[in-house]
Amino acid sequence: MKIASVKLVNFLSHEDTLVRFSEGVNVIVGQNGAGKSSVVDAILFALFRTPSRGGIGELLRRGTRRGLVELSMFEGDVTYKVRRELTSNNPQDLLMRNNEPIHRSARGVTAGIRDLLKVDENVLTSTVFVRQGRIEDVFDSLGEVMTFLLRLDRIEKLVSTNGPIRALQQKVEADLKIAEERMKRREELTRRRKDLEVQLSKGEEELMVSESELREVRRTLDDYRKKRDTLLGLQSKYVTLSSDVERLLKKISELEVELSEVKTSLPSDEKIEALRRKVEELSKVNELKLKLQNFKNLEDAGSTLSSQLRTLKTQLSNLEVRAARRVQLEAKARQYEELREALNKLNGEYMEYTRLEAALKQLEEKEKTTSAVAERLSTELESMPGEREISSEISNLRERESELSSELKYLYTKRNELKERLSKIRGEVCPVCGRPLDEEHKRRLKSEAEDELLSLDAREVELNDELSWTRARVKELEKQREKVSVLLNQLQSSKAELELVLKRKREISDQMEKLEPLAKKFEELSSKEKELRAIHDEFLRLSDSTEEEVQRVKRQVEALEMKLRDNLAKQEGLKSELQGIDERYVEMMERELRNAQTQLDRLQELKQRAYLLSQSVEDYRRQLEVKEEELRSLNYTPLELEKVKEEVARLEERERKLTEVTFSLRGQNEERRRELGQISEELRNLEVAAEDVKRLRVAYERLNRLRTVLGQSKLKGYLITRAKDILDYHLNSVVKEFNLGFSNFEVVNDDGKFSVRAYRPDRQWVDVRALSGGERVALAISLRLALARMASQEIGFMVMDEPTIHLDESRRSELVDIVRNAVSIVPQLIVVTHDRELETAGDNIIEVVNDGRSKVLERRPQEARFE
Ligand SMILES: Nc1ncnc2c1ncn2[C@@H]1O[C@H](COP(=O)(O)OP(=O)(O)OP(=O)(O)O)[C@@H](O)[C@H]1O
Repeated sequence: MKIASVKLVNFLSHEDTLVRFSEGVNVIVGQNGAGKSSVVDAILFALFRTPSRGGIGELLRRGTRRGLVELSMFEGDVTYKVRRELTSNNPQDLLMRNNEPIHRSARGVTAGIRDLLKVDENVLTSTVFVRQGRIEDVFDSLGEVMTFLLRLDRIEKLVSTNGPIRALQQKVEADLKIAEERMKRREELTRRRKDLEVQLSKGEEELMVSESELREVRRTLDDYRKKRDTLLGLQSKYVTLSSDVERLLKKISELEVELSEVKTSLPSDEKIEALRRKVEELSKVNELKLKLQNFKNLEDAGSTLSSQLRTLKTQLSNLEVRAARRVQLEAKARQYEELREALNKLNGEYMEYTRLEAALKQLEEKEKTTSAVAERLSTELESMPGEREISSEISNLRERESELSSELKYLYTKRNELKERLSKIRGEVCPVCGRPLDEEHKRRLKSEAEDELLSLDAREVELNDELSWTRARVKELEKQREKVSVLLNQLQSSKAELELVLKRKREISDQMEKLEPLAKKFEELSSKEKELRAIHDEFLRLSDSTEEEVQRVKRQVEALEMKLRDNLAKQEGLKSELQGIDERYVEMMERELRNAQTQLDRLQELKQRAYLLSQSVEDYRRQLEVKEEELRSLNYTPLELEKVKEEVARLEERERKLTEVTFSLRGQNEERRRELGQISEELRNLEVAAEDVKRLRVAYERLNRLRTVLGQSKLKGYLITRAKDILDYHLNSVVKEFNLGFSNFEVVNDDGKFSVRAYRPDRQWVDVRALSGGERVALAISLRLALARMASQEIGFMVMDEPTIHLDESRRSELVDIVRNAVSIVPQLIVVTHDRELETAGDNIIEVVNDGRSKVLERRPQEARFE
């Protein structure tokens, strides 16, 4: 496997750098800090996601948030590309073969690289990946690398008491125990199977016998059940018929008893006939009773007619008296009615007259009250000043009020002037001439002004007092004037009203004078009407007592008298018919008739009953015969049914027992068969137990031997010897290329401590520490390549970061040859150096510069063959 290129995006100082490699020696040159080692770091990060400088975060170019590395490799015609993201948070890493993704996760990509190179990161960095200044570390770490390569630590782990061999041995032991147990179980099961087979064949025989008996019993039981069911069907009919027969017999006997009782209590037919005739005879009493009742009714009607006749006669005599009185009153009653008519005619005028009389009375009252009011108002007005007088006083006061207001206004102006004057005096200037004032003058002027101000204040008080009095007086007078005016108005309206009343009075008196004779006439007629009213009222009360009415009542009296006569004649007729017969006799006869009739009815009822009973007896007898015939034809006896039932019960019990036995036998056999099946199954599973025991015993023995062999370090020693031989072989074949002047080299193992010896041609050896620096570097490179070959044939590159560091000048020039020669061992070399001397060994010179960000200046003596 060789490296074709590596791309660094935001990786350390690289923003976006593509570094292409060729076969042979690739030398990466540049100033310190140019970003050379970053390229190597990027390759290691791409392979194993190893952050060379602390964490992954440190690899991200400052100021950026995302970065990645892409490494392209090839093996023959197959290309591989690794893409790793510079993040530890779910990185989207990718490994592709011929541009086809084969792994898509960080872990998957690392595992894929391990498979491709056949080494892990430790082996790679201990062999072909040489970090800065660490080229000779291989001598010190040789033992470690060998142990790692041969996995010797794993052998120790393998044989330890906690190791996998012991664990496996324990497992085999446990399995063996189980296998032996299974053997024992197999023997037990074989014995049990034999027993079960014997039991099963016996059980099958018993079952056969039991089943055949059960079949037979069921057949018989079936027949008996059918028979029983038929008898049960007949039984219900039998029971119904029997009960019918019984019921009929009972009924017949009851009827016969009753019939004989009835017959016993019946007298002879002659006796019954005699009784019937007696009843017939006695029935005549009903006619007598009717006649008696008629007679009584006639008596009652006669007495009612007599009383009605009496009443009517009294009525007639009264009527005749009233009719005579009515004739007497008739003339005066007519006079009264004429008076009423005349009064009615005068009534309108008389009513008007009385109305006017009342109105006049009212007006007289009104005249009295209105004159009293007018008089009171006049007296009141006389005690008050006149309206004109009050008005002139008010106008005088108003004038005074305006004088006082003007004087006050003048007074205020005056006071303001005085105040002004006082302020001028305080300002030391004469208020009159404006010249400055001396003290004396000033005091005088001030006192004058102040005196004047005081008298003004006093006058102001006086004026204000008078002004308020004047205003109050004006208000008072205005009120008085208003009152006088109101009273005057009232007086006027009272006088007007009085005049109106007097006028109306005169008018009414005139009207009354005209109506007065009519009113007098009306009153005169009224008194006459009062005199005749009682007579007229009596005449009205007698209005129905006329001559026609007297005649009508007389006719009624005559008709009643006729009816009464007729009634009395009928009474006479019936009286002679009922001679000697009274109510008591009729009642006695009636009692006798009732008794005889009751007796006759009872006997006839009995006779009828006897007839009906003998009819019923005959009827029931016929029914009885039919039922008895049906019963005989049933051909059924309860005894037979009982016997069949007993047999069914016995057979059912037998069947139950046999079923139980059969069921239990079948169950037992089934259980045996199931157990046998299980045993056979288990035995089949246990068949291999014997072989297992054998195999496990052998395995246990072998593991024992293996632990002993491994425990005695035999294998470890053997492996180391074998590895040492191989390493010696590879080392000598690689180192040959460096022409170091030694005949051969040997890796020495001194109880796990490895060292390298260089043999001179004279077979003398020297320790590696005694060699020159260049020789040591060449040997270190050879040893690294030899180890790499041992570990893997797949690695076709070697990376060296600053191999010349710590070397002096002569050794550095030796390294040029070493590097050149190394190509014959490993086809691709990537060497990072700031040492321009090494450039001479390069097939492909890659110059890295840093002008704020690292980039590659390619100078290609040889074209890169792969991208
Ligand atoms: N996270 C980062 N972002 C950007 N630049 C970085 C970062 N970390 C380191 N550097 C710069 O990267 C450069 C180091 O790169 P590198 O070690 O590859 O240089 P070099 O050429 O190998 O130097 P030398 O020869 O001294 O070893 C330095 O200039 C350093 O300042």
